[in-house]
Amino acid sequence: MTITIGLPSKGRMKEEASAIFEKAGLKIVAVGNDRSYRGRVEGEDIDIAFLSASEIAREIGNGTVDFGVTGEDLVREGLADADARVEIAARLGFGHADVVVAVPELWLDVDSMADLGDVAADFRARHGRRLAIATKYWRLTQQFFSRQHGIQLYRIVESLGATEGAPAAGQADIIVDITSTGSTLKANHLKILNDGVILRSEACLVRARKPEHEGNPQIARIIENMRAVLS
Ligand SMILES: Nc1ncnc2c1ncn2[C@@H]1O[C@H](COP(=O)(O)OP(=O)(O)OP(=O)(O)O)[C@@H](O)[C@H]1O
Ligand SMILES: O=P(O)(O)OC[C@H]1O[C@H](OP(=O)(O)OP(=O)(O)O)[C@H](O)[C@@H]1O
Repeated sequence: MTITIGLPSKGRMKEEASAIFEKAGLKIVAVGNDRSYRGRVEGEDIDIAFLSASEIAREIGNGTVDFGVTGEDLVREGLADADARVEIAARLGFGHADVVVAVPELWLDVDSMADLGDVAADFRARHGRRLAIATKYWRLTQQFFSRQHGIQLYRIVESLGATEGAPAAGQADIIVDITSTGSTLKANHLKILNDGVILRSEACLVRARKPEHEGNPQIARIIENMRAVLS
């Protein structure tokens, strides 16, 4: 069986994702010219599909690729029931970022999700509308607010970028977004709630759960080789 692996074609994970495969003894060679989005692993029956990080999460979820390298945040945001559909086979030690709930620094009385729950409960009475959360992580936001913290009174404003600017621009009251150094939050006068880390994400080797993987030695070897370079 030909195995297909999805690797980032661009963006912050591209170089490290390909490098870690080489370290694991899986040397990637281009198929066609430089602009081609297909590759192969030298000497193996393995195809490489170069895709964007969020497409990789989707393609592992629907089983179009057998493995992919992408952020856990994109897997959990992109797929309903992620754990049933995919396995995080290895955490790769790069691409670290946290998905967090952040509120304006000026909200001096709001430091926890419980405080935010109180704000959300009063919001309509005080402001005539629901608390608005800007995010591109709507699934993670709903799970965290509604299921984990029992906060139901809010509205999600879908953001396509520059999410940290939404409160100052009056588009939303608070945000859920990714942060690594914290400098974008700081520059936009936002603070992370003390129990507001939804997910600590990093780049992962993710496997589609497919019946034909059971007992397949090539699948087991790819995982073993990758884990070996990490330890
Ligand atoms: N500082 C950061 N900001 C945003 N994402 C980060 C950061 N550090 C690591 N990541 C991770 O990088 C991944 C997103 O990578 P990237 O931004 O390259 O994707 P992308 O190419 O923009 O994907 P798409 O174009 O499909 O949105 C996510 O898994 C995210 O957690
Ligand atoms: O905590 P920090 O180190 O400041 O990083 C976090 C920021 O970096 C990313 O944006 P980026 O500028 O990469 O653009 P993007 O929206 O295309 O990801 C992300 O969306 C945050 O805004």
